[in-house]
Amino acid sequence: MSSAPVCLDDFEKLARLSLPASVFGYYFSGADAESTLQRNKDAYDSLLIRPRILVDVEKVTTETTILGHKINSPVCVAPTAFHGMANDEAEKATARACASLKTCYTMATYSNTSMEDTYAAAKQKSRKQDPLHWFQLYVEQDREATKQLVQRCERAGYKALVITVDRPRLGRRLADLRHAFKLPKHLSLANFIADETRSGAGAYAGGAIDASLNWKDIEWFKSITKLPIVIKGIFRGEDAKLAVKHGVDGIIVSNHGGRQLDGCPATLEVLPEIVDAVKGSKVEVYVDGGIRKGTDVFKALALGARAVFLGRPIVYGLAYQGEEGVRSVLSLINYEFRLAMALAGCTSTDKITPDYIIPAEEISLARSYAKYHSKRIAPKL
Ligand SMILES: Cc1cc2nc3c(=O)[nH]c(=O)nc-3n(C[C@H](O)[C@H](O)[C@H](O)COP(=O)(O)O)c2cc1C
Ligand SMILES: CC(C)CC(=O)C(=O)O
Repeated sequence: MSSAPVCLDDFEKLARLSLPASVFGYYFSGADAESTLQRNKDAYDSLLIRPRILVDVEKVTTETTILGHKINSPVCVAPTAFHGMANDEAEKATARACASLKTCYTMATYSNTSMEDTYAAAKQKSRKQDPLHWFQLYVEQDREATKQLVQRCERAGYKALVITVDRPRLGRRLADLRHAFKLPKHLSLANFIADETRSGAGAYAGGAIDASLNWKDIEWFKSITKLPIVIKGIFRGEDAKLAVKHGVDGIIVSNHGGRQLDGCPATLEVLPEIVDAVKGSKVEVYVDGGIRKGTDVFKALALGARAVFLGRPIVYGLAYQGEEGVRSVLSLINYEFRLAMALAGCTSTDKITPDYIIPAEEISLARSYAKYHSKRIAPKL
């Protein structure tokens, strides 16, 4: 590819060309046959937008809030591990890009720059204003170590704790098995003091992660931190109701980008069920997985998501041009989203309602034709 990227998929193509096969394989792959990875993306194409016309769209704003914090766009950054494999500045570069565009950056537990250094880098970028950082937590068997991590991120200025619940064990990513993937030696897990389980290979295999994590632990987290709690990986209405009952503040509807349980629905397909289950509560619902276009963002918001999170496109942008590359990815999808809003006749995110979309199967040519045809030739009785 010789020209500059003009859509998010272009960043993926560039990353495939520039990164070592094992690194690209780690970033790109999903679990097993990667059917859920593909389904996440395809789901967006099976939903169509019904635009309103002759709406004054001279001024369109993409601004919104999440957990009370203002962001310039509902497109936020999902936690992804090991940014150091894409760029030497690693998570610091990603966080700076988010700070400069005033959106939310979610730091992964297994990052290559520490939560304190990353926050400081972003703060400097945003001219000393507090950047909006959330911290993604993998809960470890050693609860004392987990508690210390939570307290550190609270002290460092992080505004929410995102507890990932869809990874009691690691999904089988075939590319990683083929490449015997592990974190390159020169990189460390900067939120920890190195030991066996938290070496690059150990963290990836999940040596320290606690598979016994359950709802009782959510109560424990609420007792050790004042930070709002967001659960990442909720997939069914019943579990969303339990989340409300346990007093969580937000839910990220996620299947880990198709990297864990292959063969489950796309996140967009289950989003309405979750939105419905939390109706009447203050819990905010977000979604990730397969979002690659401005129209995808529009569709997710129309189905009730307050914001969306991007995973892979961010690391591809980082591999392309570091901080600038992440900014390019976010700016491009924000531009597309604003354009989609204008073309659909929506001037602000709260105006994007379910009424704007329709499943493609409900509007097939066969159905439209049958409707029209039956009216035209139906005999008058
Ligand atoms: C390379 C990579 C690393 C990831 N690391 C983490 C992680 O450390 N913690 C976590 O909760 N989710 C992790 N995820 C999942 C993302 O947070 C997110 O759910 C997913 O990437 C969204 O799908 P998308 O990549 O299609 O945008 C990772 C995803 C990828 C692709
Ligand atoms: C270090 C990994 C376990 C991070 C992760 O969640 C992933 O690769 O999907």
